[in-house]
Amino acid sequence: MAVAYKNILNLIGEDAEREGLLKTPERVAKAMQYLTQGYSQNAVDILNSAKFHEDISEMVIVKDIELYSLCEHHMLPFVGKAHVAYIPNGWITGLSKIGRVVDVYSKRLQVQERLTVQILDAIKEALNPIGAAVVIEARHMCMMMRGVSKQNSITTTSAFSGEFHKDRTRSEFLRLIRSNPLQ
Ligand SMILES: Nc1nc2c(ncn2[C@@H]2O[C@H](COP(=O)(O)OP(=O)(O)OP(=O)(O)O)[C@@H](O)[C@H]2O)c(=O)[nH]1
Ligand SMILES: [Zn+2]
Repeated sequence: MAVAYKNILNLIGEDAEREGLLKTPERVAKAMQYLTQGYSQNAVDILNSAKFHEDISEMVIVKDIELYSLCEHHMLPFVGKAHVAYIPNGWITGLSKIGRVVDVYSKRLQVQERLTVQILDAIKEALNPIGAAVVIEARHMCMMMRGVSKQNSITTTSAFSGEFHKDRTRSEFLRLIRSNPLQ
């Protein structure tokens, strides 16, 4: 990858041999490897690694999970928050694992819609919940730094399963992700 980035430096008109850029191809390669490490990680395994039996069937929400991903069209970042909920059906997972699952799928080339559904599907597969819900709100650098140049637009995507198809459950989830309980 570093060789390819050295070529790219030359192709954009830079001098890849100048002092400040000597280590850049390797740095960028490392950064890109980190930003795409999700390809070698398995979200369902992560959820299963801290899965506990509990007879609880009330909604669990982990909200405001920060998210950094790369859009697959321009390989530019999109940045925002994920809100994830599920209603257990005999099994709960470690709370941190929800954030890890968001990272597994964020650290790939993505479209926001697919990212949203992949998070939902992993939770469905690992926990077989009564319902699950994912909302992602993000700003896309490809719409800000270039192209249409819209600085303030926010894209919201959602995916719901099971009980969250019911108005009442979905409304409760949406109300709770809008609230600021610790303020
Ligand atoms: N649906 C979806 N579209 C995305 C996402 N990220 C970027 N895009 C869009 O992907 C589209 C690619 O469109 P193209 O017309 O092939 O590319 P382009 O000529 O660079 O388009 P512009 O961005 O409009 O200049 C653009 O409309 C982007 O805004 C995403 O997560 N979901
Ligand atoms: Zn893009």
